[in-house]
This record gives sequence, structure tokens and C-alpha cells, in this order.
Amino acid sequence: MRPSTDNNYQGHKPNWKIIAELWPYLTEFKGRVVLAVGMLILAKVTTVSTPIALKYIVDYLDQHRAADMLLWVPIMLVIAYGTLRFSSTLFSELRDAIFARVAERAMRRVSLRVFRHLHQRELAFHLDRKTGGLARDIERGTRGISFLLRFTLFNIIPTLLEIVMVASILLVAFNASYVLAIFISVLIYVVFSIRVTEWRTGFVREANIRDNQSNSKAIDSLLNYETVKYFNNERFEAEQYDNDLVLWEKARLKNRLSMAALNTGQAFIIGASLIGILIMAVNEVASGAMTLGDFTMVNAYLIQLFIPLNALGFVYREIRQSLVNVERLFGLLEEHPAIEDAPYAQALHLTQGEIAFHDVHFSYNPDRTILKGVSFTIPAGHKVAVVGASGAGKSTLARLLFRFFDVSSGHISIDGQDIRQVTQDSLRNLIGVVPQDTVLFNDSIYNNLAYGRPSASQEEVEHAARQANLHDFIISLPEGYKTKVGERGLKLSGGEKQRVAIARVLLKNPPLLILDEATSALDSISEHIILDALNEVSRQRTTLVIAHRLSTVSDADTILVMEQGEIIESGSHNALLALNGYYAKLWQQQQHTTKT
Ligand SMILES: Nc1ncnc2c1ncn2[C@@H]1O[C@H](COP(=O)(O)OP(=O)(O)OP(=O)(O)O)[C@@H](O)[C@H]1O
Repeated sequence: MRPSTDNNYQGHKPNWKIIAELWPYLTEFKGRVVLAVGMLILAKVTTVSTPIALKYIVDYLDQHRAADMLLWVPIMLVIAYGTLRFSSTLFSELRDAIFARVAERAMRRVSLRVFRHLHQRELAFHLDRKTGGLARDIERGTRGISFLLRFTLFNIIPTLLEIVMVASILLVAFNASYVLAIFISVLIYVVFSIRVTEWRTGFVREANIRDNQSNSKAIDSLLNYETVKYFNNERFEAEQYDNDLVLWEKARLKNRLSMAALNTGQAFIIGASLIGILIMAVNEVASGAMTLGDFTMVNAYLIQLFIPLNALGFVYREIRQSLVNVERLFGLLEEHPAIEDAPYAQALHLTQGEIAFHDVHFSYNPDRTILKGVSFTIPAGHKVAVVGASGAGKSTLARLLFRFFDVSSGHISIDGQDIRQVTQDSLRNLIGVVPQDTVLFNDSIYNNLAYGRPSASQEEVEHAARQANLHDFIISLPEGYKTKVGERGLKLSGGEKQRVAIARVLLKNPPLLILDEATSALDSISEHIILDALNEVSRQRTTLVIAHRLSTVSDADTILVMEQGEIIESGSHNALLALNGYYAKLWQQQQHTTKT
């Protein structure tokens, strides 16, 4: 399988840069972010106060005998303890609820931006991409953003805050040895987690790449379902897929085993620290330096501290993984479209509608020239046809005019304006294309037709369908205009799809037309009817027609004959016949074939 450009993104940016790139997505809800941070602080203050309440309860019960005990004191303390516990959860939940909208909106904005960006990418990118892998990258990237936002703010920062608060309390209440012991255990834990997670990141990356590869393979294979069946290649396809799955399985296995090693190591550090610090506390209680309440408080702090720390390991892992995924997603956004509007591009100003190619050279790849100095003009309202052998570069002319690619040298102009100097939007708005292969959306026929002009009324849509000789066919279907056309329109015949394409362009009603083999999939009766419709449409428009069947373009004002990227003959049908060259030979051949 050829690796796609999207699967090859390998940039490794510093983490802070990736996180900084998220900031603009948060600015919409600055107030909410501030409020969420406020709730976060409140949640941590209450969490850290809870063990203090517990200490006072234990000390009171320990130091007072039944005779001198005022029962309401420990009861009030217990109520305070319970309320603090509840408040800590309440503030955490409030923080989540307040921030939820920020995170969800950020995800929405990023998804939309990526979607828009992908539509801005040039045709070459889309011809190269692998849809399955790209979809996974986007999904993982947007999920990564949500994770980064929520967990940096709700786990890393609060845990650090809690460590600082607990350390300060222990420093004030006892001595520096506890703070030092906690500091050392936390440090060992964090260094261990980070080191092991760094080591694991390679496995995570590899698992993602393998995941994309196998997914792309599966989707490509399913999209080519018919071809697979024509060649009885189900087993071959399964083997190919399994080759990818084997690599995926290995990568995932490495991923899981290394995760088990990380979890075990973390649990060991927590256990050892707990033992060490509690032995210190036991000694102090025994020597009378600490009360029973103090012991309970230290124990509560340790357990309380290690709970988020335990999650910190998981969060760090996930954050690393999210950073990889977000980096990839942002990497996609950073790749600039090869075809972009010029800095001061203006809208194309159509006066007459004259199209001109001036000494156009073009190659898709540097090592193979497709067009070798093509020049011609289509005067406003005229129809110029291009004929010639397959692969001569006819459709390439249409792609260049639509600016799917830019010329290598020379230029193309419309009413004297170089199409590279006008906005792509204004250019494409003025051109209607009936392509060689029509691919439809997996939607109803009606919606596919209306796509030509989404604001069109039902009457207009039906009128266009009538003009394209499609209406009678549609109403003969059990579900009429609501019939679903299937994936890429595969439930319609080639000719029906072509008629949908024609009707769409009729609805768009553009002043310039490109008909690329627009009637090639039609039988000769339908072809005649549609040619009449197309002739009617192209009468007032500047039209570029690409055709194989010469009979369909014999009425064109000028016919260009192309061979290997050059125009070798041009003139009207009669002039070209009189020339008795390539065109005349082709015409005779086709007439002969039609008769026999
Ligand atoms: N995206 C692409 N990348 C590389 N080469 C391409 C690309 N698209 C087309 N080509 C090549 O450019 C040449 C011209 O293609 P083009 O589609 O313009 O031919 P055509 O004259 O319209 O042929 P046909 O009559 O068969 O449609 C072909 O040899 C084709 O293989």
C-alpha cells in the first residue's frame, strides 16, 4: 500500500506549543474558564480541610472521657467533616459542569476548522489521501483536545495545588521531615511515570499508525467491493488486511504490556512511601510527639494525595497520547493548500465571458509533461470542443480552467483576468461542470439534484430534471424523488448519474460551462434528447466541450484536436474534414463503426 501524505505526518513540536495552540479555542468563554478555576480552588481547599476535621474528631474523642465529654462538640465536628467532604465533590462537579461547554465548543470549533481546511485542500491532496486513516486522525485529534483541556485544568493543576497545600499544612503542624518524605516519594513517582511514559510513547505512535493503515485498507477494500467480487479476491483482500492487522496486534500488545509494567511500578512506589511515612508517624505517636488525631490526619493526607497522583500517571500517559494526536491534527491544519488565493485576489469580474489559454504548459509530476504549450481562445458565448486520443490531456484543460491545479507556465484568462489572480470562489461560482464520472452523495435523488442550487424550489428542481430527461424515470421509482441513491450513487446507472449531473448544472445556471464527456454514458436516444437540452443551455454561454464521439460536437464553433499534450488541428467540423488530416480520419472511423 502506498503511504498517504496524511499518514506520514511526523512533526514533533514542543508540548507547550501544542497546548498554547489550544488557547484561541477557549477565548470565547473567558468568564466560564475563570469561574471553573474558582471552583477548582474551592474544591481543593475543602478537600485539604477534610483531614483536619477528622484530626479534631479523633483528638477530641481520644482526649475526653465520657464524664467530661460535651457530645455536641464531636457531633458538630462530624457534621463539618461530612459537609467538607460533600462540598469538595460539589465544587468539583460544578467546575466540570461550568467547563463542559468550553470543552465541547472547542471540539466543535476545531472539527469545523479541520473540515473547512480539508475542503480547501487541492485536488492532488484528496487524490493522495486515505479516507479511513484521515477520519481516525480527526477523531483521535478532537478527542485529544477535549482530554487535554479537561485534564490539564482538572487534574495536573489541582494535584499540584493539593501537594503544595498539604506540604504547607504538614510543615506548620509537624516538621520538615514529613514534607521532605512526601516530596521525595512524589518526585520518585513523577520521574518514574514520566520516564516510563516517554518510553511507551513510541509504542502508542506505532499503534496509531498501524491502526490507520489497517483501517484505510479495510475501507479501501470495502469501497471496491464490486472489483473484489469480479476477481474473486476475497481471500487475497483478507490476507492483505490481516498483514496489516498482524502489525497492529504486535503494536497494541507492546502498548498493553508496557502499560502493565508502568502500573505495577507506580503501585510499588505508592506502597513503599505509605509504609515509610506511616512508620515515621508511628514512632512519633509512640514518643508522644504526635496525637492519635495527627496520625489519622497524616494517613488521610497520604491516601488522599496518592489518589490523584495515581491518576496523574494515567493522566500523564493520556496527555502524552493526546498531545501526539492533537499534534497530528494541527499538523493537518498547518499543511497549506497548494492552490491558494493570491494575497490581493479580487472577485472575477465577468464582462463577456471569453476564455483564453496562453501557451499553457503543465505536468502533474515533474518527470512527465502533459500539456506542451496549448493556446486557444473561446470567444464569449461560443462553443469549443476538444477531441483526441485518450490521455492526450483533454480533461486536464478542464481541471486547469477550474483551478484544481495551476499551470506550470503560461496562463489562463477569463475576460483578460488571469485566473490565478482572482478568488477561487468567484471563479468556481461562474463555471458549471458536468464531469466524466459523476459521484453522488448517499442521499435522496432530490437532494442530489438540489445540490446544484440548494435554494432552488421544488418546481425548479423538477424542471431541471425534466430538461435532463430524468423526471419520468424518477417518478417511475416507488419512492420517486425520495429514492436513496446509495453509496457514491451506485444504485443508479452510469447514464442516470450523468443526467443528475446535467440537471444539477442546469440548476446552478452558470455563465461558463465545461462538459467533460457529458453524454458518454447515455444511449443514443437519450443522448439526442440531452444534447438538445445541453445545446439550448450552452447557446448563450461560453462552453468547453470534451468529447470522444465526434458526432456530438460537430456543431461546435471550433474543434481542437489534441495529441500528446498539443493541439495538432483546429477549425470547424467542415474545415477539419476538408483538411483531411487526423480529425477527418477519426471521423471516418467513427462513421464506419456507427454503421457496422
Ligand atoms: N492526478 C494526476 N496525477 C498524475 N497524472 C495524471 C493525473 N490525472 C491525469 N493524469 C495523466 O495525465 C494524462 C492526461 O490525462 P487527461 O485526463 O487530461 O486525458 P484525456 O485526454 O482527458 O483522456 P480521456 O479521453 O481518456 O479522458 C493521462 O496520461 C493521465 O494518466
